[in-house]
Amino acid sequence: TQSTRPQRLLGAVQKKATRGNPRSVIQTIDQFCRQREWAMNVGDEKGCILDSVVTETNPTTVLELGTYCGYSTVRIASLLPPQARLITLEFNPDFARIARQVITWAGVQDKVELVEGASGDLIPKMKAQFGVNTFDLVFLDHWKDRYLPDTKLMEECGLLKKGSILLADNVICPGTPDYLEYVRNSPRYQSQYFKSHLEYTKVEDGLEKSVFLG
Ligand SMILES: O=C(NCc1cccc(CNc2ccc3[nH]ncc3c2)c1)c1cc(-c2ccc(F)cc2)cc(O)c1O
Ligand SMILES: [Mg+2]
Repeated sequence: TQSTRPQRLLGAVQKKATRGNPRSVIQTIDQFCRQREWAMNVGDEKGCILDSVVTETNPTTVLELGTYCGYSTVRIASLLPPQARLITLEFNPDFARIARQVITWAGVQDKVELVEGASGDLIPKMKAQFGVNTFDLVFLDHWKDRYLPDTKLMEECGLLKKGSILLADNVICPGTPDYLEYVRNSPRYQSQYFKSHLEYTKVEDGLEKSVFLG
């Protein structure tokens, strides 16, 4: 039977990346996506912006919406201090299965909890079921029409505190117009656009960083 793109991406990681070395896993996936097959990882260019936001936030509790193959999960987890935790939500079971193996190959599994399910169902359970108080950083990279409803849901569930950071991928391509309008016009957020390119292409895209003001 035919393999899927995530399966081929995992194969490249297991063949070429050094086990236990997150940077090697990231480099292997970027090389695979540039030389073999495009895939919707945040990529190396936007990934550097993600890295700088993670390091300057120095978060203890991170939420990622949309794991896919675990590329940004590994990028974030590899920068977290020892006690910090990353919860990543993935709706697609095939993606989740691949991501678990990529995360383990990179050796960051102890910092990561991958939960299968939809953000809309899981966000309301974060406090009771996952022992979360608030998130210091949220990376939004799932269905683009879920960015806004999920942000409002996180506000309603008291999961954001003064200073919490939302970092959203793809605000230009594919685009998240309703989310952008909200975070850029709401008095509850201070937003900043980081211009970049769609992963592995010359097409414009960017990340929007929004600080929750409480
Ligand atoms: O659409 C995108 N990513 C989201 C996505 C997409 C498919 C499946 C899932 C299933 N995972 C999922 C769903 C719902 C969920 N709820 N809670 C968790 C959760 C998890 C997620 C995307 C597209 C492009 C892109 C494509 C084509 C093109 F030409 C230009 C650009 C580039 C990106 O960087 C992208 O991130
Ligand atoms: Mg994306």
